[in-house]
Amino acid sequence: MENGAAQPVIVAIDGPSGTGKSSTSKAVAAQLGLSYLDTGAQYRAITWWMVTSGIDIEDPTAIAAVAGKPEIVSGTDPLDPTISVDGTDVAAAIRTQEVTSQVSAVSAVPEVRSRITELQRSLAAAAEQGIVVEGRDIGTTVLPDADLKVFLTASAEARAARRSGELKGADVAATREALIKRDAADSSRKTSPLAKADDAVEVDTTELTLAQVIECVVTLVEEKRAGK
Ligand SMILES: Nc1ncnc2c1ncn2[C@@H]1O[C@H](COP(=O)(O)OP(=O)(O)O)[C@@H](O)[C@H]1O
Ligand SMILES: Nc1ccn([C@H]2C[C@H](O)[C@@H](COP(=O)(O)OP(=O)(O)O)O2)c(=O)n1
Repeated sequence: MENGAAQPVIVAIDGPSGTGKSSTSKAVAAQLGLSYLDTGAQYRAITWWMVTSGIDIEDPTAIAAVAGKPEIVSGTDPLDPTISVDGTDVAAAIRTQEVTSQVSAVSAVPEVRSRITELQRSLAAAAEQGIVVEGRDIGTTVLPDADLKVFLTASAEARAARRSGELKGADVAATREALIKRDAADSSRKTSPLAKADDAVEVDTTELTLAQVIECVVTLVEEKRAGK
């Protein structure tokens, strides 16, 4: 990257559930005038479509056969990110327990991943000022040439406490178990698993406040832009 020039900067933020990817990515993008893409919402959206269309989620062949059918549109304004399926706003519908419990199975199907990855790359290419893209495989697979790659981590306890706080005080132990199960599925799948890119900066957020994580990533982006 040229020194100081405000080139379109591509930032990849990966990590397991509850590490602060979405909150950090939105805030960094908003602060730096970048676009924002929640790739988890895209996988949740196609899962919602599969479930509501009556596709057998236990049957990867059935999922693969219709992976190209739903039209999934993501809005990339960090202050108002949106997600729709065939024109229907699904921002709330994709956050249900039913979708959360099935998204890993749908996300493991190669035809689903290749279709969604294509969407992600075209959105990143279209972001004139640059973009913060958050997910599981952005730095390793989707945008391997990203200017900055960050991999967020946190203890299972911290992540479960944060997630259950979000889920209006859901049982922390049950939340922790569900997170660990989903992390294992996302990390062990054959096609573009959850993994830290070799050139990613790892940030353990367990003992950090959200503000501290945001400040850390903003500094990393600014250092990249300054050519450090
Ligand atoms: N470092 C942190 N300290 C405390 N709470 C956090 C921190 N990072 C995120 N949170 C909170 O935890 C919850 C999950 O954060 P989120 O950004 O959705 O994580 P992810 O996208 O990695 O699943 C949100 O309520 C968020 O405000
Ligand atoms: N780039 C991505 C993003 C999400 N996924 C899958 C795996 C995740 O369990 C689900 C949901 O992701 P999401 O980021 O919404 O989940 P969390 O908010 O981290 O709990 O989607 C993926 O396979 N690849």
